[in-house]
Parts: sequence; structure tokens; C-alpha cells
Amino acid sequence: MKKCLHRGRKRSSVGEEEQPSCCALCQEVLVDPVSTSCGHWFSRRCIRSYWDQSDPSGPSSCPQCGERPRTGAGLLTANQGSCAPADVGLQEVLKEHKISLRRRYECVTEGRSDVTGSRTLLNRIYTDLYITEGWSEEINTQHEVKQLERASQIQNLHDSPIRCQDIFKSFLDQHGAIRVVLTNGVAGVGKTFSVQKFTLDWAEGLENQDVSVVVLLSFRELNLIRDQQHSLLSLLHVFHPTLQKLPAEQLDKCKLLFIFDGLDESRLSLDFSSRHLVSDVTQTSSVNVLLTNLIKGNLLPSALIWITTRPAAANQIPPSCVSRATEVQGFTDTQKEEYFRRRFSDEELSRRIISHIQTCRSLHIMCGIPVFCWITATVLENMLTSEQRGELPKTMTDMYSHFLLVQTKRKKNKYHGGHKTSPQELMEADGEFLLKLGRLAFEHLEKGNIMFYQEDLEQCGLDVIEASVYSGVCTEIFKRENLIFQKPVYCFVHLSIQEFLAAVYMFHCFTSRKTGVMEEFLRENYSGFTSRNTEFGRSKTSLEDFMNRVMSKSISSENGHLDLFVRFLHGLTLEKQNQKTASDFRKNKPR
Ligand SMILES: Nc1ncnc2c1ncn2[C@@H]1O[C@H](COP(=O)(O)OP(=O)(O)OP(=O)(O)O)[C@@H](O)[C@H]1O
Repeated sequence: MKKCLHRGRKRSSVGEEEQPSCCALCQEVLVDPVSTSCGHWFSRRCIRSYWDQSDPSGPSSCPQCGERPRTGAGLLTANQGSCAPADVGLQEVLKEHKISLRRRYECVTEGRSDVTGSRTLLNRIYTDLYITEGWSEEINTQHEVKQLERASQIQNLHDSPIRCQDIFKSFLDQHGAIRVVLTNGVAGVGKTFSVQKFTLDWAEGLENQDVSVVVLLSFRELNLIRDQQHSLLSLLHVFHPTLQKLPAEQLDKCKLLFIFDGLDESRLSLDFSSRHLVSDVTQTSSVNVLLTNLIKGNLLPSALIWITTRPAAANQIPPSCVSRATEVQGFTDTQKEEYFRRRFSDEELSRRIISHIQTCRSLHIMCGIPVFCWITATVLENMLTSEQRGELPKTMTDMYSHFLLVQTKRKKNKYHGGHKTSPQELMEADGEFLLKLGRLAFEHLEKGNIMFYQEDLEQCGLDVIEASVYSGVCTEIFKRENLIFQKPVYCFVHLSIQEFLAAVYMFHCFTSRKTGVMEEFLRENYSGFTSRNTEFGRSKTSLEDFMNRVMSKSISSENGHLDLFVRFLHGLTLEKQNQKTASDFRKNKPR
């Protein structure tokens, strides 16, 4: 037997610094290094073939010192951290999981996939965000506009920013481990991008390597199984099939990190006062009970949990369960500029876009929100590189209106040989389709739905084939999600697009006196509705009265699901230019 390079070394954890450079069996450079529980290092291929020859039934004694593996321990790889897997197979599962996450998150759609269907590398466009500890104001009284104004001045504050990759790392002056992080942030501020970047960096082996398994789940996905019974294990298997080979007993031993993205989109009723106890990963229960037990620490108490939410839904998690509250505040002025520079290789183009934004105060403030940077980049790139210039948009509603124009134009170029048409002509041709989409957007926004099935499209008069053609083309307005559960699921590429289209539809209903729709929408808000109802139908309700009622309805919403919709509606009613675009939609009315 060859002499061991590290004979007798006691290993407390597996780290690069303890790893010799050559395999104890072949004495050549270590390839895919693994160590036995006694601390000897081998190339995986060597030890497997050694064991296959000496004992085909599985791992046996260490070829170096003859020690048999301790119970529950087998081979460990470098960087494996606190996980002590039982066999080589488990290592393979964890490796496969990393590869699968890497594949899933290295490219993002970011509403960016254009007519060619191309996706963007997350690492190419990801721009650091300004994330801070604590929340700026009381969750429920927080107002998004105030927040934006604050965001525009954030570089003047003394908050110390946290990189998303350090979200579980405590500051020097803090004590105690951080188990549950709740990250708050307004719509489109980059919460999903942050969790994806965190996951990608982990899967690429760059950050947080003490964590054995990262599980990223969105509430959007969880909604799809909210009526089903699951154990935590089977739930993992549904969304991360690579983990199917992970034995239940290993889950407790591994350092797991669960990320739940988009609490505001949750259709689960999380009841933290319930005494229904689930502490075993194989115990079956409803999805909301599993989640509350996981968050409370009854289930996998050592697992780390990261939840993201828009402000209005943050109160669903009791503060007593949260070890750290953070807030994604968006981009600082420097980060805004960096965003546009990264996005365009044409320096002159990014310079002109940055300069336009700097001259319009509201656009400049809004660009603190990354989703708005993306919409702005799409619109201004199109306008500055095409012959039909026109005045560049200066407000948020104007920008979203132009965004729809840009998408429609892309579709025209693809399907009609790129003939040039005026924005007006485009809207006249596509108004009917866009209004149908608007109806879908509105009806489902009201119900809190963000994912739709074929029957939902049909109910709004949308032809599924037509929608598919559009979804393959206007992916930035509407896209077809992966087949998660056999049935195709559709959604708007970003919730703000759904909110904008819903506002366009409501504005159309008001101006064309579709009283039935308005009455239905405003009904619950008023006791004594019957008399108002009749009044609504008979006389012409003023715009002011209508807007007051809509405002009142949105304020009474507990999760603020109508906030952005109302803001767009105001924009459409106030701005002449926007009204014109909206009236272009109306020229072809849907059934
Ligand atoms: N760090 C970033 N770098 C570059 N682009 C970003 C970044 N964060 C967000 N974006 C852009 O903004 C869009 C919206 O971001 P994201 O979906 O992460 O927001 P969110 O906070 O999760 O919003 P919501 O609450 O509406 O779900 C992305 O699709 C991307 O275009």
C-alpha cells in the first residue's frame, strides 16, 4: 500500500486547504477529488474502481488505512460544506442539481426575448442592485411613489448595502445565525433577478458553497399545486426532478436553502396561528401547512429560508419568524447608467438614452426600478434606431404605450415583410387583439390571477392559435410558459404589462360607456350600490367620480394588487398623448 500524504490527519470539515494535490491510490494529480471519512483523498475514478474490484457491493474500507466508513458517512467532495452524504450516488445527485439550476438560470427571459426567441445571459446583463437591511417605512403604509423618490436619493443615505449573495451573512456587529430572510421591494425592482443571480452564483460554485442544496420555488409555481397534498420531499421532486434520487434521511443532514419568490403572487392561505405540526419531510399535508412549518422552523429547523415579496404582502409573514428583513431599493444613479451601458454595445446609443433620461425627472426617478429601465431601453432603442422618430416619451404611461407599439411593430416586421407603417396604423390593425388581451389582463388582475389557461383566453375571445402566434412574436407582452402540469400556462411577461393593459381596457370601458363592466368592478366598494348602479347606467358619470371610486377600490385592497393599475389609469386619463394611443386601441372594439 502506498504511503499516505496526510496520514493520521483528523478532519473537521472538508476544505480545499486540506486537500493534497495527488490521489493516494495512483499518486497522480487528483481528478474529481473525493475523500473518505478518515480523511484520505482519491480521484473518484480510482477509488470507485478499487472498490468495484475489492467489494462490488459498495463502499468498503479505505485503501490507505483500512478504516471502514463511519455510519452515515461515505465519500465527500471538496467544497461540500456541512453535508455528509452517505454514498457516491448522492454526490452525483447534488452535482446534477447544480448543473440543472445552472442551465435553468444562466439565461433569462427578462421580457427581453424578442422575435428571434433569443434569451439573454443573466451574467451579461445583471447589474448590482441597492439592497439594504430593514425596511424604509411601515409595510402597510408604504407608498410606492414616496419609495421611488427615496430611491432616487439613495446614494445619499448612509445605509450599508448588502450584495444579494451575502443575504445570509451577518454584519460584524450582529450576533446569531440568520435563518429566515424576508426581502421586500416594489414591483419590478429586481427581487426575482436577485434570487436568480444568487442561485446561479451558487450553482456555478462561486458563492455560498457552504450550502449543499439551493431550492428556488416561486409562489407562481406553488399556486399550481395549492389544492394538492404533498410532503416536503414530494414537493421538491415535483419542481426539482433531479432531487428525486435524494433520500429523505439525507435532507436533514444537508444544509438546505429554500428560496420562495413572490409572496405577493401567492394564492396559498398561510396560517401561522395554525397548530398543525409537520416536522417530518415525508409527512403529507397541504402546501400552505408545509410552508408555515418550514418557515416556523418545525420542519428542517436548520434550513435557511429566503422569501421575497412586494411591500403590500409582507405582513403575511409574522415578524417573529423573520431573522433579517431587507429591502431591494433598485438602482442608484450610477447603477442606472451601468445598466444601460451593459445593455448596449453601441456606446453612442447608451449615451443618448442616459442623456434623455437625465432630462426627464420622472423617467429618471422611475429608472431606479429595473423593469422600467428594461421597458425604457426597449422603447428608446427602437425609436432611436428607426426612421420614424417622433418625440421621445417622457412619462411612465407614455413609455408603456410606446412599448406596446414597439412590440406590435416587431410582429409586423416579421409577418408582413417589414413594410413600414405608422404607429397609428399599427394600433388600428392590432387594437382588437390588444383590447382582448386587456380584458384578460383586467379580469384576472381583479381576481389576483397572473397565470391563465387556454379556457381563460377563449373566454376573452382570444383565439389560442392567434395567441400562440402572438406569444411567439410579442413575447414581451404575452408569453407561453413551460408546460408545468401538462396544460399550457400563459402569463404576461411582467406583471406591470398586465397592469398596464388592464388599465387600457378599463379606460376603454369608461370612454365607451361599458357600464356593466364598470359596475361589476366597483360593486363591492359601495353599500347602497343599487342607486349608484342605476345612476351609473343612466347618467354620464364624470371622470373624476369614476376615478375616485377606482381609487377607493384600490385602497381597500389588502395586498395592493390594483396600485399600479390605478396609476396607469390616471396616466391614461390625464395625458393627451396617452389618450390618443388608447383611443387607437378602441377603434377596433372586441366583442
Ligand atoms: N439586477 C438587475 N440587472 C438588470 N436587469 C434587472 C435587474 N433586476 C431586474 N432587472 C430587470 O427588471 C425586470 C423585472 O425584475 P424582477 O422580475 O426581478 O422584479 P421583481 O422585483 O421580482 O418584480 P415583481 O414584484 O413585479 O415580480 C427584469 O425582467 C429585468 O429586465
